[in-house]
Amino acid sequence: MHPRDQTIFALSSGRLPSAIAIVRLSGPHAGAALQTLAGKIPPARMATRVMLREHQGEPIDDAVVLWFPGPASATGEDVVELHVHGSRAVIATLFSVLAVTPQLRPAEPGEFTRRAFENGKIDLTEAEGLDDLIHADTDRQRRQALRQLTGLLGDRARSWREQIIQAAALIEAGIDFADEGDVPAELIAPALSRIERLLTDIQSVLSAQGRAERLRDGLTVVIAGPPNAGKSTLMNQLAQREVAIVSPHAGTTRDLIEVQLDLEGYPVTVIDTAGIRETNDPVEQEGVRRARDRAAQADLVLWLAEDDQVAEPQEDVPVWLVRNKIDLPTFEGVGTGLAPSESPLFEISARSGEGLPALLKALVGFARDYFGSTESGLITRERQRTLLSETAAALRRSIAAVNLGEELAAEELRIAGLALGRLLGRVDVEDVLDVIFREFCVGK
Ligand SMILES: Nc1nc2c(ncn2[C@@H]2O[C@H](COP(=O)(O)OP(=O)(O)OP(=O)(O)O)[C@@H](O)[C@H]2O)c(=O)[nH]1
Ligand SMILES: [K+]
Ligand SMILES: [Mg+2]
Repeated sequence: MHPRDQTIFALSSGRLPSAIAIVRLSGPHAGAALQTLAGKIPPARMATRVMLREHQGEPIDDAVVLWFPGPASATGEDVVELHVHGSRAVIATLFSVLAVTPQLRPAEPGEFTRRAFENGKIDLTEAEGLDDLIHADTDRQRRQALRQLTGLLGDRARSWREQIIQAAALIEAGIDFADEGDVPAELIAPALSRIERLLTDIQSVLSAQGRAERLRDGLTVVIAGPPNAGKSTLMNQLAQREVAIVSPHAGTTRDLIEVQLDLEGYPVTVIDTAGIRETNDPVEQEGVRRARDRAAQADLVLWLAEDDQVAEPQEDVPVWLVRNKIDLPTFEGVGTGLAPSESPLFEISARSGEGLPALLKALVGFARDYFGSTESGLITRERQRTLLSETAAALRRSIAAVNLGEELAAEELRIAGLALGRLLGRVDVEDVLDVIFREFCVGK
């Protein structure tokens, strides 16, 4: 039996227990399963209250159910939604009944979305947008994912593909037309200008892409510095909870500790590290190694120091010197002048919070520069970027080939069209599909 002939079910809402849980079914036997559970098929797309029952008639739960006959459903198949009380016992009973219902089986991760894609309900860029939307932590990420989900990239790619086909048609018409001698310039010129316009368009989308991809992945800020500088104290302040152990004992933090922050909509990962110093303790040595390693990969290092300590320079990573413990009477202050003149300098008390607003404001500014204006960013994934780059390269080759031979130019256009087809998931992408849909959660 083809996997699509099976009817799948999964919990599509969040962690139990919860007030309400939604179990979704999709496939040719969804209706029969609903009939068995509810004793009837309610009117399509109308929330209907029913008592769900086991096969022997024992009640399972007082539920609200929805019946979406295909193809006008999210997956394009017959879909049932069961809104039940979100207790583990209700779900366990319901699942045990569904599991023994013929032709039904639990869904694989992403299988609902995969079916929607395979039934032509969404293209691949929209599926990726859906995945991003589910995993969006901040408002900006949500807006970006939504743009992708509503098919902005897909729409552009479809229109590019049409223009490529038109240009190819012009060139091919020329080839047929002029079987002896050259293709008339009247046919080549409009095709060429079409391709050039297209290339400019794709290149501008490509150059705006880095930012959108970054927004998806977030910005990494590493707090580093000597032991006892107050790194973990600052970490807890930024996280606004006690994520890291603070103690007067130098060498407290050994592992990397991460928190995700939403800085005015920008996703920022802050990482607390072990204090950097020479030590004979092998565990602490490993901590110091990890700290240095992580700092080298960061987008920004906050070098926390006491008083006149200087920052360890980083290759390719900006470092801000942050002098902590300004509340101590022994604090000397700015006068020591040991910060490298070009790098920003902050003075804070991680304990009292003094100076933190200025540091936070600077971090938001850094994030804003880093992410840039992402409103124009259409590309959010490596896969999309690679395929668009391939399209652009083929277009460039086809422009270059026009004078060498029209067949060559037409062949390059075909390659460009194929790359766009892959972007939309309409061409030989089985292997890609497995990778993409595996990342989804069960029930999606
Ligand atoms: N007075 C004062 N004490 C602070 C401040 N920040 C941290 N401390 C104290 O300094 C000590 C070390 O703080 P931690 O946050 O553990 O320092 P750390 O840099 O994480 O230390 P390691 O993990 O051991 O490298 C603790 O006793 C803190 O209470 C501050 O702004 N003012
Ligand atoms: K400490
Ligand atoms: Mg610490």
